[in-house]
Amino acid sequence: MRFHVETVDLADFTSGDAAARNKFVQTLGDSLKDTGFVKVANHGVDLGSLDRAYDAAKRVFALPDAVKDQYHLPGTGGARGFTAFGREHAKDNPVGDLKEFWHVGPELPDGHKLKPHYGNNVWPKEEPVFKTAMTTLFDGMQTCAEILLEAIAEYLKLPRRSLADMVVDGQSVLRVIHYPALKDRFIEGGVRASAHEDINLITLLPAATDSGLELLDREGKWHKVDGLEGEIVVDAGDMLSRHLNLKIPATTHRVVNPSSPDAVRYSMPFFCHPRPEVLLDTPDSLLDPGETKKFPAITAHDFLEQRLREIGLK
Ligand SMILES: O=C(O)CCC(=O)C(=O)O
Ligand SMILES: [Fe+2]
Repeated sequence: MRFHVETVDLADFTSGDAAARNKFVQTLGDSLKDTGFVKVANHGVDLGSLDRAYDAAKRVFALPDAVKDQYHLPGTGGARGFTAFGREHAKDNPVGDLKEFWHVGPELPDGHKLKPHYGNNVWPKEEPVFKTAMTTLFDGMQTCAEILLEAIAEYLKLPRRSLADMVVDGQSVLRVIHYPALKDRFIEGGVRASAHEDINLITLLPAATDSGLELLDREGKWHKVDGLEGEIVVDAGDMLSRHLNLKIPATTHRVVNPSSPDAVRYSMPFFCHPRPEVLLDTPDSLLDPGETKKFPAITAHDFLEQRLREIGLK
């Protein structure tokens, strides 16, 4: 079976002629349908802002554990701030992943009705540039994600903004991850990120600082999918798959342990989420004759709560 994650150029969609645009939409949609993944070049996310975010992340994770632990908010599902090494595990693996991470959410204006629901971001006072770097990157990723959702809607012949509108002021999360050197921290039987599917609609993964990302094909074979410098790897999560009656798969992926005990890795997936009240409910126009909905409608909030319990964050 052919298994290939395609690369598309977002400029073809945003400023190309009709032929380039159509080819973009078709290639993006087919790649997502076949593999659950696609790579995006010219995505519009400023690479300087990505570099600054990685620099800030490295400095924050280098802080002593006792300092970082002050930025952990117990009982919030790790939605904001710091989550310690080994805490999160995949749904089907009780051993914690070999990673620590910091979650950044949207910076909503005071008085926004969703602000009390989302809670405030947590920023390390030891590294004030972290806030600027992460909020800038968050905004760039959000813009890119909305454009990609418009393209996916076009592929599926849905109204142009029908998917993108779900994520305006959504509960998206920028996950800043540090995978320490195995020689420094290790849990017997642990892997950097054990096999899982993402919960959200789509995930945008700018190039990580090292290789390791792999995805599973339908025959059970693992493939490397590291994005090249400057590209963003995009994958479909469970919410998108469910909303689309499984027409696009939420493909299982993982981050494997490096062969060198000294190798350190940083990555920054952006999990693009709907607002909590948005209903995941397959549009009737997507159903083929005789096809029925495989899932009852559920709010993004209820779906997320279910999944956070399964991965040990709640
Ligand atoms: O670190 C990576 O490259 C991917 C991490 C990932 O899949 C996740 O956090 O959901
Ligand atoms: Fe993931």
